[in-house]
Order: sequence, then structure tokens, then C-alpha cells
Amino acid sequence: MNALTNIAESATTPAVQDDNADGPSVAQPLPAPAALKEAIGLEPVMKAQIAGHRQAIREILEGRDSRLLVVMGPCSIHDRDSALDYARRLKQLADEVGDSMLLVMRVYVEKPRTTVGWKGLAYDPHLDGSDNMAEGLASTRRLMRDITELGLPIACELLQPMLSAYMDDLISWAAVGARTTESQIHREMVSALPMPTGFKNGTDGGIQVAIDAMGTSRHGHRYPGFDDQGRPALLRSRGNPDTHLVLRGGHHGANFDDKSVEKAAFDLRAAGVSSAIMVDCSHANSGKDPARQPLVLNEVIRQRLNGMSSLVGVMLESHLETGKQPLGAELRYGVSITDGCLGWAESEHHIRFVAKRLSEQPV
Ligand SMILES: O=C[C@H](O)[C@H](O)COP(=O)(O)O
Ligand SMILES: C=C(OP(=O)(O)O)C(=O)O
Repeated sequence: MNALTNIAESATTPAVQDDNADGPSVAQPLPAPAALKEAIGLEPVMKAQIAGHRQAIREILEGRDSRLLVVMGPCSIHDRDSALDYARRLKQLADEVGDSMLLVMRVYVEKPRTTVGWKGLAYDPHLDGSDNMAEGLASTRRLMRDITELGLPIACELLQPMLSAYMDDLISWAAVGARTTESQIHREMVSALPMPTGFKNGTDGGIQVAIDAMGTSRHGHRYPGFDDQGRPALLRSRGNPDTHLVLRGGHHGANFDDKSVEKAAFDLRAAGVSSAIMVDCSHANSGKDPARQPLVLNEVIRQRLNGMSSLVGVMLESHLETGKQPLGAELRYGVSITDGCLGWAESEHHIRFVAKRLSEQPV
């Protein structure tokens, strides 16, 4: 059986319900990461493009490229057509503002939930609880490859360390979310990643966990995992030198104001890690109200233009249409099914406005 047959078979294997009182049982076999990477592979030109995008992001983080890094796109991807529609528009905008900004598309396929909820395209591509992960992983790779083909860099949160090997070759910037920054397992995962990675502050707003994560993941580690054939192994990483802090606010409120940013930059320097900061304009920094994201964005730009050189990036949750909708039978096209997003028209307007401000007053 070749890799393609294998993938096709596992992608059509329905998830089975198995009541094993003694622990988990196999609900669905998954292909090994290497098999899926071979079946849905990358042309050499795509690999070179991704290497170039990773390097461009590194240079922004290190202050050698003065452009603003902008990670923007849907809170979560739930539908291929609207994701590609968004990507085509974003690519046009990225070309237009490319002198002052590097636009990277959020292609988030795993969602960390506060309690329970839909966990993302990679887990449940049919949005109906059938959890056909083999199909979800294949759809993820196809979509990421198609977005890469459009010429866009991809940003993705890596949540389940075991899944990172199915998509790590396609991603130019990775995130570790607020709920997992403190986890040793995620820090080990980051220490092996080939791309720059942002650690979010914790959900309580604390930044020390992210600073510790940066310090931990720049070292090499030995840790248990799976090799690219899916076999259990003791893995060895080299350490990831390209990590940074993402301020996303916390339970007590926002953390993008001057004082919070200055304190974060001071603490990062004192810890001897990168002082590059990205501000997430959504989540607790906007109180999850998408209409507030432009206020956060403009405040970050004001601080940057006033000389806060640590502010190198922003994140926006943006989709084709404004807001969000509950996951149900009738879904409106281009509307988020997780957190509320800015619509495309506003997103484009605000990015153009920021590009104008940045080009009128280069840092
Ligand atoms: O970005 C997405 C959400 O904020 C995160 O996944 C938590 O979502 P939840 O609180 O709706 O579970
Ligand atoms: C889940 C996300 O963010 P956070 O970890 O900050 O809640 C996200 O960016 O989708």
C-alpha cells in the first residue's frame, strides 16, 4: 500500500465510538506525519518561499527589518472556500503595503477551549462532532499548501504537540496560546520548531510564564514523542532562538497600554531574551469585541511611532464578514464560528491607514 492509498483510506475511516472504561481506545487510525507530507507535498519553490518568509520574520523580530509584522486572519478556519477567498484578498493587500508591513495569514486549525467546544478543522472538519481527524489533517495540509501557492506566509497556533509534525513544514510563524505557554511539553515542542514562535502571556495576564517559556525553548531538550513515521521515540531538539512575547491581555484587563508595554520590554531585557513584542489586538486586549481591535491597533502604532522599538508586530482576528455566529446547521459564509472577527472591509481599511502612517513616519 503506498502513502497515497494509506492516506485516502484513513481519511475515509469514520471515527468509531468505543466504550472502553479502562482508558482511551483507538477511534480512528491516523497516517504517520511523513506519509501525509509525502501525499500532500511541497514543491521546492514553495519550500524556498517558506524559508524566505521565516527569515523575513526573524529579521523583523531582530530589528534588522523595520516593517511591522502583522498576523491577521480568521479566529479559526472552518471552511476552505472562505479561507481561500480571504487569502486571495490578503495577498493583494500584502503586496500593496509590503514596503511598511509583512502580512502573515492566520490559518488556525486547532482551537484551545476554555471548557468544551469545537476544536478546529484539524479535529472536526465536518463541524458535526464526527471528529474525522485523518480527513481534518489532510484538509489542513491541502489548504495550507494552496495558501502557500498564493504566495502568503502562514501563521498557526500549535496546540497538540503530536499534530505539529503534520504541518510544521508549511508554517512561517507559530504561536503557543495563553492556555499552554506554561506547559513544559509545549516549550519542548517549540525548542524543535524551525520557525519563529510567539508565546502568549497567560490567561491571568502574567508575562513571566512567557518569558520563562522563551528561556526554556531556546535550549535543546530530550523528550518523548513520535518520530516522523509515527513511532514512539526519545526526541532531541536543538533549541529555538527565534521566540518572542505576545501580549494578549488577561482576566484583569488589557496589557497594550504604555506602562504594560514598557514593563514587558524591561522584563524581557532583564531576562536576557528577545525584547520583540507583538500585541494581539483581540482576545482580552479587546474584551473579545472585534470593533475594539482598531483602537488597540492604532494605540500600538502610536507607541511605536513614539519610539517604543520593541513593538514589532500586531495580531488581528479578521474574516470576510464582521462578528461571529453559533455553530449550527445554517452557517453564513465568511463569518467566524469561534471569536468575533473584524470584517474584510474594515480590516483592509485599517491596514491601509496604518501603512500610510508608517510610511509617512518611518521608524
Ligand atoms: O481564540 C479563540 C478563543 O478565544 C479560545 O479558543 C477560547 O475560546 P472559548 O473560551 O470560546 O473556549
Ligand atoms: C486562542 C487564541 O488566543 P489566546 O491563546 O490568546 O486565547 C488565538 O489566538 O486563537
